Amino acid sequence: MFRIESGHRTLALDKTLVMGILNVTPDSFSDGGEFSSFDLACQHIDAMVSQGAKIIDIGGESTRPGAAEVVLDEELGRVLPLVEYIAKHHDVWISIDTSKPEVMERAVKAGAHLINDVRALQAPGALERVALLEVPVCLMHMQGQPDTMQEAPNYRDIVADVIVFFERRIDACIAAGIKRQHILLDPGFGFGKTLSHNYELLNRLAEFKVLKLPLLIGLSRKSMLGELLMREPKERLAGSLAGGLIAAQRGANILRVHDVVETLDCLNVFQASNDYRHLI
Ligand SMILES: Nc1nc2[nH]c(SCCc3ccc(S(N)(=O)=O)cc3)nc2c(=O)[nH]1
Repeated sequence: MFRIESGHRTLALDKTLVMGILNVTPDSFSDGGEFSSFDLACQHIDAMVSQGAKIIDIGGESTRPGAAEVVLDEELGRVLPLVEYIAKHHDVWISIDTSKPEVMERAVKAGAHLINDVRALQAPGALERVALLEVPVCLMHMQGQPDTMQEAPNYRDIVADVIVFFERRIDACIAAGIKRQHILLDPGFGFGKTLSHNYELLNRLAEFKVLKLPLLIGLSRKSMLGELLMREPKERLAGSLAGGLIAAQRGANILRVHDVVETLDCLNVFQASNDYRHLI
């Protein structure tokens, strides 16, 4: 059973937890930027917390395929007000979805507890900055960069290749002074993977247990569901729940999702099938 610490907080990962997504990017791939206004974003945060999300992931840079970079001040302006809002009004973990060391630091100083980096601390200065911040960090695998990652994804054996990537990033983290117990891993569904690669990762997810670190999974509403089911992002709830349940059964400790209450209902049924002896 894993537990992650951040400051005086502890997150017990004895069951799969839900991380609610708040994309504050104008082109958010799934909600079409409807949360571009601060008030709407705050209402969405309130709803996800009341529905049972234990972590809220705040992202100010779109990293969907083809996305362009966003400048530092723009990203800070998008995320800091929301980190402050959650820190002030809610007692949940705040995750900052960024690759920029400056955004990591400012977000942690504003109350964020977890760094979620789709580039696995490969940006200049990121390793050193996170070592100084002493908060947990999720290292996600991406092949290439968002603007080109879907052009020609290729692997010898995708699970073995991603494990090698993780081992190298873990070594780099430890060499920089980051504690191993502050590291979470994520294979990065949709980040430089074909449809087949994504489903092979899901099928073989349990193989990542060899690294003995918590696993964060984000497949909610992604194209691996849309291409298979021929559904638009807002029509991918059933697919997202199916994928999330499979990931939970195969070892996911945290699910990064858009649809919080539905995912929790799904996980609670799964939990009850494990813990039926405690039921009346
Ligand atoms: N740890 C972690 N953080 C994440 N942040 C994001 S943002 C989503 C970017 C995106 C959107 C859509 C597609 S697609 N073409 O597969 O539908 C790919 C990437 N995702 C993840 C994820 O998974 N883990």
